Amino acid sequence: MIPESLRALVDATTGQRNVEWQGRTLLIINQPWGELAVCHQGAQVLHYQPAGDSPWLWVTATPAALPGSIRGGIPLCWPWFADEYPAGETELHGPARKAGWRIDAVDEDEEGVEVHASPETTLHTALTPRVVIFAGRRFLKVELITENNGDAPIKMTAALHTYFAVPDAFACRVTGLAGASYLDKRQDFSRFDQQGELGVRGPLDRIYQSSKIQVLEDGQRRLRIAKQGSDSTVVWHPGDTPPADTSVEDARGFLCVETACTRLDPVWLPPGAQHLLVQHISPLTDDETSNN
Ligand SMILES: O=P(O)(O)OC[C@H]1O[C@H](O)[C@H](O)[C@@H](O)[C@@H]1O
Repeated sequence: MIPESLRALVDATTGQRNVEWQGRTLLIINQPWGELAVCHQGAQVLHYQPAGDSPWLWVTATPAALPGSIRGGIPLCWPWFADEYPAGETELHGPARKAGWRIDAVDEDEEGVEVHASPETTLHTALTPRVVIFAGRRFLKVELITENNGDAPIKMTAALHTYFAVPDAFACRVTGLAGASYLDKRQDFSRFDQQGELGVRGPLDRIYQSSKIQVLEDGQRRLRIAKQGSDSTVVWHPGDTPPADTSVEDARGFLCVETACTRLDPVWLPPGAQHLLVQHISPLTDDETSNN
C-alpha cells in the first residue's frame, strides 16, 4: 500500500506533473493505462498501479526525513549492495538511493510510459549509472545501466531492492527458488540449499544464487519477476524489528524480492563496457500458471 498523502497526490493528477512530497520532488503520471510515481531522490519508483488493480509496491507511511531515503518502492542500491563497501566507504547500499537524479526524458503513448533518469552529481570516479523505467498496462520494468568510463576494470554490486505490497508478508510464497543455494545473512552468511519452494513465515534475509524467474504469490495476486544481468535474488523481511522509519504493523505489508548482483556474483566491468541490470514485473499469465 501507499500512504494516504501520496494516494491523494496521485488521485489529483491527470496526465503527468511534478509535485512535492515529504520534501522530495516526484514525477506523477496518472493515465488510462495506470499510475506511476518516480521520486527524483534516488530515481526511485515509489508507486505503480495498472488500471483496475491495487498498488504493486509498498511505501512506508512514515518516511525518514532528508537526507535519508524513502523506504519502499524500488530503491537503487548502487554501486554496491549492502555492506560490499569499496575501501573507505561506509554507506549501506551505496550513494545512489539518497542522491538527486534528474529526469532526462518522459516518453508517453497510450500504452504506457518510458522515463529516463541520470544522477545530478558524480557518484563514482569511473562508473556512471542511468535508469530507464517502463510502465504499461500490465507491467513495470526497471533497467539500471552502468558504464565504466575509467581505464581499469571495476568490481561492482547492485540491487533493484523492490518492496512488493502484500496483504501479509508471512503468508507469501516465492516460487522459482527451489533447489537454489543461498547465504543466510541472519546466520553469519552460512550457505544452505532451498528445500522446496520458499514459504515466508517469519523474518528472513537471504541471498539466493539464481538467475531464474521468480513468482511472488501473496494469496491475492501472482507476480512474475523476471531479470537480466543478475545471478542473485535477495529475499528480505525484518520481522518484528523493522527499521525506525516503519512500524511493525506497517512492515507486514511488504516483502522485498530483490534483483541483484551481490558478493555471490559481483560484476567486473572492463573499461568502456556497460552492465545492464533489469527487473521486469508482470502478472503471471494463465499459460505460465498451467506450466507450473
Ligand atoms: O535498511 P536498509 O539500509 O534499506 O536495508 C534493508 C535491507 O536490505 C537488504 O535486503 C539486506 O539484505 C538487508 O540486510 C537490509 O537490512
